[in-house]
Amino acid sequence: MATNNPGELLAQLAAVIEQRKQADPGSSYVAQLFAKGRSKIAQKVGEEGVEVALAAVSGDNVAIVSEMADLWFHSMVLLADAGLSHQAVLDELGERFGLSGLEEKASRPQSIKSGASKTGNHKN
Ligand SMILES: N=c1c2ncn([C@@H]3O[C@H](COP(=O)(O)OP(=O)(O)OP(=O)(O)O)[C@@H](O)[C@H]3O)c2ncn1[C@@H]1O[C@H](COP(=O)(O)O)[C@@H](O)[C@H]1O
Repeated sequence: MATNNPGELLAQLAAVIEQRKQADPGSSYVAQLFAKGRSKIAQKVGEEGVEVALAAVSGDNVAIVSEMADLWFHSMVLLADAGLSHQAVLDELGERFGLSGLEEKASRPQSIKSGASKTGNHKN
């Protein structure tokens, strides 16, 4: 039974995904993804991102939620494959909280603003 607490839910899902590194690909979709490797996992993240975008322009809110869930789930698998925790992403969002995207962008060195580097905090 899944918890109603968002942080706990992500932690529970991360734990299941981690367990699937040892599971039989014949009985687990996540194990199949791990067996296929990083390129397949990255491909799924890309596909789900596009599906979120398509749902957004179609104006279908039910589809946006469903596709976003697919995107978050596959992103969790990607994090696990990379040996990273979802907590690192939450920490990053926490650090950015309250920092205006416009102010952050304006404070970047000119080389980053012009697109010469992709190492800025916010990527938009
Ligand atoms: N949250 C999810 C989840 N969301 C989406 N999916 C699956 O992600 C897949 C991708 O959806 P697509 O429509 O793109 O599928 P597809 O066209 O068959 O994909 P491809 O064959 O093209 O790769 C589908 O098979 C979905 O069922 C998920 N599969 C698993 N989980 C969680 O992961 C846990 C472990 O899953 P298993 O490893 O399968 O036991 C589950 O208990 C869930 O909590």
